Amino acid sequence: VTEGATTGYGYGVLGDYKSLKTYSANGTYYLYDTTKPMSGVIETRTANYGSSLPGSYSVDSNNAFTSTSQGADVDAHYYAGTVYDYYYNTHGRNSYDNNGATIRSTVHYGSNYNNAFWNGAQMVYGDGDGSTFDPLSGAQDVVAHEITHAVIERTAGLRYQDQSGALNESMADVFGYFVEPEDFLLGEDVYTPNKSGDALRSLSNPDAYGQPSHMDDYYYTSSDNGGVHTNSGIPNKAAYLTIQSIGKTKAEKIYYRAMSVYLTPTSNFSAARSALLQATSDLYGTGSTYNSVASAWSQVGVN
Ligand SMILES: O=C(O)[C@H](CCc1ccccc1)CC1(C(=O)N[C@@H](Cc2c[nH]c3ccccc23)C(=O)O)CCCC1
Ligand SMILES: [Ca+2]
Ligand SMILES: [Zn+2]
Repeated sequence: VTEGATTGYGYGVLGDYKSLKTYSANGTYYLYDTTKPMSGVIETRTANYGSSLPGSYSVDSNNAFTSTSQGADVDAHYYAGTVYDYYYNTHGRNSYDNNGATIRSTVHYGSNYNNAFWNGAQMVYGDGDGSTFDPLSGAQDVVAHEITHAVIERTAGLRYQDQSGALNESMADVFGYFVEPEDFLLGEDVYTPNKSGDALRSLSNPDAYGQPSHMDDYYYTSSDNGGVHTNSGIPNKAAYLTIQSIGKTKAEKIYYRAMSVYLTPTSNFSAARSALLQATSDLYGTGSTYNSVASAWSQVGVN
C-alpha cells in the first residue's frame, strides 16, 4: 500500500467539483496537504457536530470526498490552500506566521452553528442552519477572512476592541476581497442560501447591511467588542474607494505593507490612514496614488 501525498477530489458545499491534495496511509485518505513549500501542512478535521477541538481528521476510504456532508470539509481544505497560495504568491508570506505554520481547520462544529472563527490556533466552521447560513467554509472570502485574523495576530496585532478592532475586522474583510475579487460582498456564497443577491457585508455599500460608511455615523456600543463588525464599514468603504481609484494590484501591496510593517495593536482609524499613506509613499511615492489613498479616507471622514 502506498503511503504519502495523493490527489483526490470532492464536491464543495455548492456541489462543485474540486481536486484535493490528500494523504494516503494504511488504505485511508486524509485531508492533509503536504505539497506547500512550507514546513507545516494544511490539515482539515471534523468536530463531528460537537464542540471539542481540533476533532478528528477528515478521512475517506477511496479519496473521493463526494458525500453531501463532506462538502464543508472539501471547501475548508481547498480554500485554505488557495489562501495559502495567495499570501505566498502575492506577498511572499509563508503561511500566517511567515514560517510555514500548519493551517488547521475544523468543520461541522456544533449543531447548525451559524458562524465561524479563528480561535488563536485554528479555524473553526459551523454548518449553518440551512436558512441563515450554509456551511461557512463554502465561502472563499470567509476562509480568507479567518486566516487573515491569524496573519493580523502575527503582524499588526490589532486589539479586538473599538477602532483597532474594527480595523482588524476591516483588514480581514479587505483581504477576503483580495483573495476572492469577483465582488465587493462578503459571505455571499453561504449567506441565506434561499435568497440570492444578499451578503453578510458589502465593502462598496456598507450601509446596505447596517454598517456606517462615514465617521459621522460611528456606532458607539459596548456589544461586539465595541461594534467591531459594524464600524468596520468605515475602513471598508475607504478600502473600496482606494481599490476603485488605484486598482487591486497596487492596493493589495499597500494594504499588506501597512498591515505587516506599520500598524500596531492600538492603531485607530487615523493611524490606519497614516500607515497606508506611509506604505503608499514607500511603494509608489507621493503622486496620484498617494492622493487617491488620502482622498478615500477623507471621504469617510478620517483625516
Ligand atoms: O471572524 C469573525 O469576525 C467572526 C467571528 C465570530 C465569533 C467570534 C468569537 C466566537 C465565535 C464567533 C465570524 C464572521 C463574522 O463576521 N461574524 C459576524 C456576523 C455573524 C455571523 N453569524 C452570526 C450569527 C449571529 C450574529 C452575527 C453573526 C459576527 O459574529 O458578528 C467572519 C466572516 C463570517 C463570519
Ligand atoms: Ca465575496
Ligand atoms: Zn473577523
